Amino acid sequence: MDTVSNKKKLHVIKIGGNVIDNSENLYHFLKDFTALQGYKVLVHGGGKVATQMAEQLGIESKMIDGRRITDIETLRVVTMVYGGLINKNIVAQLQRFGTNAIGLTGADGNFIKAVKRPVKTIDYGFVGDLNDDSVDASAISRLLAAGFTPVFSALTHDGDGQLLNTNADTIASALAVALADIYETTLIYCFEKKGVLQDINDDESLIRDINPKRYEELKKQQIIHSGMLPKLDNAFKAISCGVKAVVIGKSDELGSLQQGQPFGTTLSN
Ligand SMILES: Nc1ncnc2c1ncn2[C@@H]1O[C@H](COP(=O)(O)OP(=O)(O)O)[C@@H](O)[C@H]1O
Ligand SMILES: CC(=O)N[C@@H](CCC(=O)OP(=O)(O)O)C(=O)O
Repeated sequence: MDTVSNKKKLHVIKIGGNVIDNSENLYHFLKDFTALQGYKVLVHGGGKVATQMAEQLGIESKMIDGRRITDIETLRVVTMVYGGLINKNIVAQLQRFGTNAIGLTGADGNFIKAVKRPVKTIDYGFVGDLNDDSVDASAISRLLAAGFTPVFSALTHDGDGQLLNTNADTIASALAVALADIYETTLIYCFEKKGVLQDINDDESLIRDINPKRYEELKKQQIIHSGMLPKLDNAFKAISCGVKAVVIGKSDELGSLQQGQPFGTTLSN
């Protein structure tokens, strides 16, 4: 028998760099985000904009397995781009739509503490990894209760004065897991495609549901690759750690969710 949860509903929603880079798509997404009822937390990436900005400053961008090698110069760029340019633009736009957004890095309020990735074969530089104690969920819940909508950028800190660059998908998953103790939490990854596709070039080939067994098959067939792999790894981890549902879908279709219509790819155990 299903037990009825007394917890309040919360959506943790992440938007990626391709949406942020397109002002029209971002506008529609933020409008739909505002229309979504209940408690909300937004997490944004912006890797694409950071790469463009670094190039303009003559700094080469190096990525390994989807993670940015973050030397001190690159850390300065991502701090400006994620913590400043993108975060404050999103907050200002959300205010226009009536969402009382508050823009944050993990250092603000000590909400997300990370550990600098240890050097093994690769030195990622100032990249932060999260652990089970990284997120202060009760502090975030106080912000939500006070009527604010937190907007997190892809920056964390080590508690010792050092900002760290942390993948935004990972931040969204860690926030959802930590907040699932307090809220009935749904994690939504929004990007530029309709969801996980059978054929990456055919937007109509949407796969509606994926469980771990199907995920293994799709990986073997190389139907799922590149940036989608860490996204789904984070997503399945979130489900196994108490998050009620994880959905991956197109940013400009988020409104479907509010209208109770099908949206994107749903992951299940
Ligand atoms: N089967 C698939 N369906 C959809 N996208 C896929 C698939 N396999 C790989 N991808 C890739 O994953 C990317 C999304 O991951 P990522 O670049 O990390 O997104 P984000 O914009 O959220 O940062 C897509 O742009 C696409 O190129
Ligand atoms: C360590 C690391 O790789 N951090 C990411 C953070 C931004 C991000 O995740 O942006 P998207 O969601 O747009 O890809 C980066 O700098 O690219």
